[in-house]
Amino acid sequence: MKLGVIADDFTGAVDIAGFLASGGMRTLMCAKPVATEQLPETDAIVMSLKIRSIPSSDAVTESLSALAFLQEAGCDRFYYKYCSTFDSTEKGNIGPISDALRNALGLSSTLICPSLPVNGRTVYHGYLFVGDQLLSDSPMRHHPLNPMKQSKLADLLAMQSPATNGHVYYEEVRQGAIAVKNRIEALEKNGVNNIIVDVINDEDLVTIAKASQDMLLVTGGSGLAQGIAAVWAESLGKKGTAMPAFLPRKTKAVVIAGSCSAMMQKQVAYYQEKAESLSIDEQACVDDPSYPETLARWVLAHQGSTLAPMVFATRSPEDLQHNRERFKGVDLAGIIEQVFGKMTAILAREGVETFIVGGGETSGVVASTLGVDAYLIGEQIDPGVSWVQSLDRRYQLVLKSGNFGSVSFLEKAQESING
Ligand SMILES: Nc1ncnc2c1ncn2[C@@H]1O[C@H](COP(=O)(O)OP(=O)(O)O)[C@@H](O)[C@H]1O
Ligand SMILES: O=C(O)[C@@H](O)C(=O)COP(=O)(O)O
Repeated sequence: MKLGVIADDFTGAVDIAGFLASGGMRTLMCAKPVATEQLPETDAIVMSLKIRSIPSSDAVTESLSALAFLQEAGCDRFYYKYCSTFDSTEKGNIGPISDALRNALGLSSTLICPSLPVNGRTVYHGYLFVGDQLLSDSPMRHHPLNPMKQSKLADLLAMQSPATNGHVYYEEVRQGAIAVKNRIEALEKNGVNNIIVDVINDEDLVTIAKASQDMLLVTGGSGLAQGIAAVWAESLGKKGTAMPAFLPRKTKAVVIAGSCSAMMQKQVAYYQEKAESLSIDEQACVDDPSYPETLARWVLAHQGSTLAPMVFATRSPEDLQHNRERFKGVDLAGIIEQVFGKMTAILAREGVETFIVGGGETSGVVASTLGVDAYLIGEQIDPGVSWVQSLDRRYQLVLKSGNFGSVSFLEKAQESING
């Protein structure tokens, strides 16, 4: 098997690539189609797209191009990776992309498996939980781009697409892979398009991975990749040991926090006590074309300490609400992303080669600005976040989902650089 993953954002791509690499699979992450003869030998290729929050017709087109590239690169099994908190709006994009990939591969069914138990995302009776809260009661209800106001996966999918939904409930999952496989086959026979699986712990992931081995397309968060890597290693009689492709080195560096998630707020507060930090000025983002340059100059002037300086836009839900009123009719989120993109371009020109970024969209902007085609996967810092390095070895990045990582993550990420 050679697994081809279509990830709907950069942090999600790093997340799944890290789990595959940790399970011993040689994994490459591509941001663009790369000439296949230039690709090193791999067991998995992860395409990192930025299609989570764009119009669904564009997202579908990009997913299908990614699928074509992965097929050309020799992949023979496919995985559509979206967020473990199912980030999407009523108008898209998880349903339409799943449907389009299924149709392109001539399949009637696929698996829907957002669970990532190691980070507290579980599904029980088709409802998605974050820790001990339903998704819709969790801080995800305040997300600036994809506020999640419902927790039942079938209802979320039904808003997005006409595809039919069915379930494999926990009562079957706990009976093991054969019971799950039988249930999947029964649902397929009944014409169910989306087979939503309950998963509450890592063992369940292996059960689901075993039961779905014959499915050409699966979809989900990165948890299922843990199961797939374990089943892959077992089938080859391997141990499934992580082999980081590189170790990060000391270079000029920056931390960019563009996420407003609950965990990112804690990480920013912790890091502010440890390193130089600068909170962005939203008004300047909107009005001042030279603001990215101002931010970049500040970053360059604060090199030299053990820990990289941090520029952050991270705000509490109350501050975000205040911003919505203050900047009514203005796409502030998009403008802030552009400011970070322009700042990144200046920093790269000035020799900054280490970028530690918090936030999926923000990571997408930084990575696209750097224009790297493909990445090697380094050590996993915390579950779901690994170091990545451009194939030409110039840039090294941490692209962190806002919600992931421990409170001291931003400091911890730099431990392997600082010894
Ligand atoms: N102070 C702010 N006011 C308004 N929007 C903001 C602010 N800070 C960040 N944002 C926007 O919030 C979004 C956060 O999304 P993202 O980077 O994907 O983080 P996450 O990983 O938490 O989803 C980005 O579009 C970012 O520009
Ligand atoms: O599956 C996950 O939770 C992550 O891989 C992910 O996609 C997070 O997205 P952002 O929070 O937007 O970074």
